Amino acid sequence: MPSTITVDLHSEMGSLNDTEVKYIKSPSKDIDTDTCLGQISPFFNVKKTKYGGRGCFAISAIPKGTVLLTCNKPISSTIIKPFRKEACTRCFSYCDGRILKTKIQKKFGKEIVSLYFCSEECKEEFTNDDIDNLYADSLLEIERHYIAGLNKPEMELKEPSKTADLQSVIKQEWEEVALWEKKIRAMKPTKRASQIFRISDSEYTEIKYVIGVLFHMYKCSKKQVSLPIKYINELDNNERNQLELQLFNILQSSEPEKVQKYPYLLYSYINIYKFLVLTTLPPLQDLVSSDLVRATIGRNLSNAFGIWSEASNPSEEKEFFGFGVYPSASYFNHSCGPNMIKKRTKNVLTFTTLQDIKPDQELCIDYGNYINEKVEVRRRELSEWFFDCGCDKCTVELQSQ
Ligand SMILES: C[S@@+](CC[C@H](N)C(=O)[O-])C[C@H]1O[C@@H](n2cnc3c(N)ncnc32)[C@H](O)[C@@H]1O
Repeated sequence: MPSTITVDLHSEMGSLNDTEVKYIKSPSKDIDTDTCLGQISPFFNVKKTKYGGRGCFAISAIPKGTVLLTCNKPISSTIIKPFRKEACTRCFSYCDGRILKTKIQKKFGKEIVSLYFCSEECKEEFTNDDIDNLYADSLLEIERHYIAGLNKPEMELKEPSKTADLQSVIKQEWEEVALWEKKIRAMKPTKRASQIFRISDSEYTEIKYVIGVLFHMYKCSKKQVSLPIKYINELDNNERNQLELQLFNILQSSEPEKVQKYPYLLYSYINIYKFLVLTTLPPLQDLVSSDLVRATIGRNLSNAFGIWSEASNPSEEKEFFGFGVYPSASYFNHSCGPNMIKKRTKNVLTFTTLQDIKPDQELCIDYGNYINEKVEVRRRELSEWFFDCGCDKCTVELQSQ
C-alpha cells in the first residue's frame, strides 16, 4: 500500500530542467515531493504562499487566454444517488434528466444492478481503463448493498457528547473500530456478509469515491512504471496515472478539521470504513485500512471539484451531480479576484488565464460563486473549505474596514 507522505510546506520548488530526464525508482515510496510537483506544468511552480500552504506561481510572463493545465480525467469521481441513472459514470454527461440507456449490469439473485453511461464509447473507455472488471464489479457491489440496505433499519445518528474531549472520543472510537475489524476479519464470509448495514446517501457517494481511489492505487501497483521526469502532458497513460497518484498522496487532508467542525461525521466516517471492510472485493480489500480511508476522505474535502450541470442561462440553478478529484489541479488556491478560470468539458478540466500574468504572480481560481459578495459573506462561505481567505482582495478589504 502506498505510504502517506508528510509534505514539507516550507520547501521551495526549483524549476524543472525538462531536457534532463531522470527516473523515480520507487513510484509510491520515497517519492520526491518537489520533483512531482514540478512535473505538473511548464508554466508554474508549486511553492509556499505568504498566507500558508502551497500555491501555483507563474515561472514567467503568461498572456491572457493561455491554457496552463488540462486534466484528462479524475483519479476518482462519484455521482450522487439521485443522478446515478442520469449522469454518465465516466464523463458526467447529463441529457435533460433522461435515464441513460447504455449500462453495465450484473444480476445478484433477483436484483439487477447497473452502472449508467451516456454512450457505448464511454462504456468502452470505462471498460478499457478497468482491470478484469474489478472497478465495475466493485461499484456494482456498492449499488447492490446500498439497495439491499434500504430494507434494513436506518442507522441511529450518533453524536459525541458536547462536554466530552473530542480528540479522546475520536481516538477511542477508532480503537473500537480496530477491535471490531479484528472480529469481522476472523468471521466466515457468510457471517461477515450478515453484518452489512444500511448506509446513508452521502455515505454511498463517499464510498464510491473511495473505491475509485483504491482501484487507481491497485492499478498503479499492477502497472508499475519508472516515472520519467517530464511534464504531465508529456507522459503516457500509465505514467500519468502514477504521477496523479503521487500528487494525490501529498494532497492535504481536512478530515480532522471536518470532524472538529461537525463531530457527528466521526460516526459517518466510521460507517464508511466499516462498510468498506465488509463489502470491498478481494484485490482492493488488501488496501482497506482506516488510515488510508480517512486520508482519502480528507483529501476529497479540501481538494475535490464539484461536478455541476451546465446552466443554459445565468438565472438557471445548477444541479450538483457529484465530485471528482484531479490531484494535478489541486494546487491552485482560491482568490476572490481570480486570474484563472476552470472549465469542465465532460470529465476534462482546463485551466486558462483570465488576464496577462506577471512572473511569480500566484495563479488562482474561484472556488465558489461568492466573489461578488461582501467580504464577510465570502469569508463565511469559504470557511466550509477550512481556511480564512488570504487573497489580496480580502486582505485589502479587511484592512479598510
Ligand atoms: C485545493 S487546496 C489548494 C492547495 C493547498 N494550498 C495546498 O497546500 O495543498 C485547497 C486548500 O488550500 C488552502 N487555500 C486555498 N485558497 C486559499 C486562500 N485564498 N487563502 C488561504 N488558504 C487557501 C486552504 O487550506 C484550502 O483548503
